[in-house]
Amino acid sequence: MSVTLDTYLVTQEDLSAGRTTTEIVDAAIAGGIDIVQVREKHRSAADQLAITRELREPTADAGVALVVNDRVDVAVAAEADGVHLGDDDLPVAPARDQLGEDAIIGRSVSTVAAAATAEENGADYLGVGAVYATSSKDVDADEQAIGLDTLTEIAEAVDIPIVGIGGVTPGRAADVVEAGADGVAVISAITAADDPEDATRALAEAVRSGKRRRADDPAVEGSA
Ligand SMILES: Cc1ncc(COP(=O)(O)OP(=O)(O)O)c(N)n1
Ligand SMILES: Cc1nc(C(=O)O)sc1CCOP(=O)(O)O
Ligand SMILES: [Mg+2]
Repeated sequence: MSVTLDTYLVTQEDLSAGRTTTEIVDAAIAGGIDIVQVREKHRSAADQLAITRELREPTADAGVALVVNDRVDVAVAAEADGVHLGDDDLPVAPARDQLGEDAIIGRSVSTVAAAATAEENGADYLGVGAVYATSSKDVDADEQAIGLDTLTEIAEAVDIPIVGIGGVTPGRAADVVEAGADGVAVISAITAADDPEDATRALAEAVRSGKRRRADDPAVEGSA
């Protein structure tokens, strides 16, 4: 399954300054978001299902992919386009068995070895991070931001697309893409923004700028 990953919104309603996830997603759609992941970890399965169902029609109408964090069962019930899985979630292969060949399955990684394994296991794309430090996700004390050099190593090690996640802002997105990411995934840069629509546009412009910079880089094979 091929999917556009330039700008990727991961939802988290408690960072949205009182706005609902649906309001944030509507604004992101207006700003040109490519893919949305429902990640409401502190909500019940029933609530996650209700939110995902509410987003099904507006995302489909806009041609925006809709995936669910962690929960294959919620993705199936809401007829979402796929799931995003990490170390604590169902492995990719059994998720694929349940969701089918056309589903989008993303996998979180932070090392080259894990990226190669996820690709072998059939992931469609990788979420690579945390690129920069972030307060949006609780991480173990020994988990550090991986930085741009590790992101580049991962991008060079796999053939599937990767998105950089963790502390990404419009001001940093071009660097992340120039380093090898196909797109950027964010929570707070859109969700906590005063104007989530404008923030999405700014992110998309930064991704385009990063792609132009990479294409112009003589160190990159096949570029100018
Ligand atoms: C696009 C993207 N990349 C990485 C993650 C992190 O997933 P995971 O490691 O499973 O952690 P949780 O998000 O489940 O807390 C992601 N969600 N999305
Ligand atoms: C959900 C998530 N996963 C990460 C990882 O490193 O796998 S970092 C992260 C949080 C991203 O939020 P923000 O854009 O606000 O930094
Ligand atoms: Mg997870």
